[in-house]
Amino acid sequence: MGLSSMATIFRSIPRAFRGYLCAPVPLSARKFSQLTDENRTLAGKVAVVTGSTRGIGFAIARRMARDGAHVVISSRKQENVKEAVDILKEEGLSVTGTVCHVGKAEDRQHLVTTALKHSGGIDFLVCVAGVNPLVGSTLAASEQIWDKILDVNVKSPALLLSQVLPHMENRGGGCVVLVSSAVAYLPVPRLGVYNTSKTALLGLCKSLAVELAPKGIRVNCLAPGIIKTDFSLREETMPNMLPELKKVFGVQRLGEPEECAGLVSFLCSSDGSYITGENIVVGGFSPKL
Ligand SMILES: NC(=O)C1=CN([C@@H]2O[C@H](COP(=O)(O)OP(=O)(O)OC[C@H]3O[C@@H](n4cnc5c(N)ncnc54)[C@H](OP(=O)(O)O)[C@@H]3O)[C@@H](O)[C@H]2O)C=CC1
Ligand SMILES: O=C1Nc2ccccc2C1=O
Repeated sequence: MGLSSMATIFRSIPRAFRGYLCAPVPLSARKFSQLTDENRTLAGKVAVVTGSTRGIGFAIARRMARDGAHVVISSRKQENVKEAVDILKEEGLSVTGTVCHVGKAEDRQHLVTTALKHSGGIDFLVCVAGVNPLVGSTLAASEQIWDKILDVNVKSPALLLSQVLPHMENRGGGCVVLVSSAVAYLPVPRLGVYNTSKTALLGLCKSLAVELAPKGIRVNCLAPGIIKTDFSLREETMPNMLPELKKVFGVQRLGEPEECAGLVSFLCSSDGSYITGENIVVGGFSPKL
């Protein structure tokens, strides 16, 4: 029996009884049944997630796909894109992927074109990609360092959104989530340029929320504390702050990428439909008022 006829039979069974089918049904059919559940919170929607081949971005992409969205995965390296897409497809999730270095205009355009080609529209944009090439004095930072951090962390989400905007308008609205950091509120010593870029994102979130509200597009921003990823475990991108955060704020542990993902899915869902311009800390403790 083909997958489509199995799906038709599955849909003809009352929803309350479908759970009983799980054990005896072959894996391929169970995967297909996951894909056809139109009741999931993001069903029928298309999400573009930058910096989504590992860490926080990957967890967000996986969660949005599990919640029913088609997700377009992206990052700088083709091998990372392939690996992430393969993992998520193996889980039965609806994803495609393409290379996109968010600091490159042609890559941003290609990301939008790919999303439209595979999915016919864009409802959500989640801007996760961010860099920190400097742990050191703010005033000793070179112009090149300033340009790189501000280009990737601050300018690229706005420039990418400008390319996505007409397509969200075509869908009658949309939702954007930026990824800042708790350092936006509580600057970490020797991360001055990065701190500054993340504080700028809070302002970008507010400005875009006001500008895009008349178009039915909401813009919110996630500000993670220390989350267990390659980025936070490398001393050259992020000095270990946990002992200090423990002492001062009672933060007991590092966060998991999955602890950021549900919030993004919530913000994009209809449950978040009256929330825009909000900056939300996910950090074990929030230093903001
Ligand atoms: N981890 C933490 O504790 C915190 C992280 N954040 C922020 O969360 C975001 C994600 O961090 P995290 O998950 O920890 O990082 P990771 O290093 O785990 O993952 C980074 C992801 O972004 C991709 N990437 C890196 N640079 C670019 C680029 N220029 N264009 C497109 N993709 C890129 C990487 O893939 P590839 O190498 O293939 O490009 C990878 O998929 C960042 O914005 C960071 O500032 C904020 C607060 C705390
Ligand atoms: O790079 C970072 N260092 C941090 C330390 C504490 C909380 C967030 C962060 C970052 O985003």
